[in-house]
Amino acid sequence: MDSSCPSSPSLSPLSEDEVLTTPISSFSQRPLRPVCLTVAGSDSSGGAGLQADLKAILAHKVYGMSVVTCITSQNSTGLHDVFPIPAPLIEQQFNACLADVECHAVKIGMLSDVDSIQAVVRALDRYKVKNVVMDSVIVTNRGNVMCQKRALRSLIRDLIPRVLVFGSNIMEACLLVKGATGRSFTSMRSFGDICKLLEELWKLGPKYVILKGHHVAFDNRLRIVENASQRQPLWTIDTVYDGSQIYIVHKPYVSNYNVRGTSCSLTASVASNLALGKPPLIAIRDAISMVEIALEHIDTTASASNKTAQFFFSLSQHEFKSKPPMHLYTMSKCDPDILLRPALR
Ligand SMILES: Cc1ncc(COP(=O)(O)O)c(N)n1
Repeated sequence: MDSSCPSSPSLSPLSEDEVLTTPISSFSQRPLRPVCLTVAGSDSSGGAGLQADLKAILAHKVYGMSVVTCITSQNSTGLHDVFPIPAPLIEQQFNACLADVECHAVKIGMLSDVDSIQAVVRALDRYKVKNVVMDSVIVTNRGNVMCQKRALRSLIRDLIPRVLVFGSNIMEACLLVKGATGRSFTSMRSFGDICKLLEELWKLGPKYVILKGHHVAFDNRLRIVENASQRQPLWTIDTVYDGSQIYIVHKPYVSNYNVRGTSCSLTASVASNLALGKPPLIAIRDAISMVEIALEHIDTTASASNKTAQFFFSLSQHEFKSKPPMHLYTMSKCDPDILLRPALR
């Protein structure tokens, strides 16, 4: 038997046709930017979690890195199991990414227990991370509880105050505000009540908060409609607050809202836009617009609810004709029943 090493294949020089117009060496010498890190749970089916985040990040032409915080088994039929990653391994992943590569924004998603939250807090402080965007993954659109009850206190006290942009759905916002202040928002009737919730959420510490309103229907006078029938025009409203001004995006209400991965894609898009150097409000407006385009492209009643992530996947594959971003309207705090002038055209 011939025990000598197999000879290495001979590397013939590239032919004239094969030579790239831009030499690879010139790519590798450029600093890697922009870069965005997602700190999130794994959804192996690719519709939510870090797999959805990385699709959105790539669709913005931003380089994505990831810290896995837990492994979930889920798909379009439901969430089946969750396995948290040990805290030291979460920190080591942070070290592996941030000690090596300059990172321009971090998106935080699912953190299921106190140990993972504390590991993330330590890493954010160690690396003095600035553009932190957080999606409060506490209860998903479909009602799955993703975060242990006793971890809420740690989220409120230690993590949320370190965040620049914080995104939440109305149910999660109520839980957080109740956990922080004891105040419950059980009987919300009007848009004014939503604004109060938004302001309470902002007081938890982020510079910007986004309250996603998919599940709440408003009539033309911005009253909450409990039994939404499609006989009257109904709206859903996403609300943004920066501590002085409330901004809103309104769009027609869709019943049977059954899409997952929208909040993951939204916050990963905000983080990507920040990594690209956009100011926070523009980053938020453009991300909301992008997710709306995704929702327009899909059948929201379909049971295969991975379609937000699928849209961002196709965005990274094809050039889409860009649409103008949606308007963020400013809203007078003293008169929340009247929509005012469009802002940020
Ligand atoms: C691992 C993981 N992270 C986050 C979500 C939230 O998904 P949604 O955007 O539907 O609220 C999820 N379902 N799974």
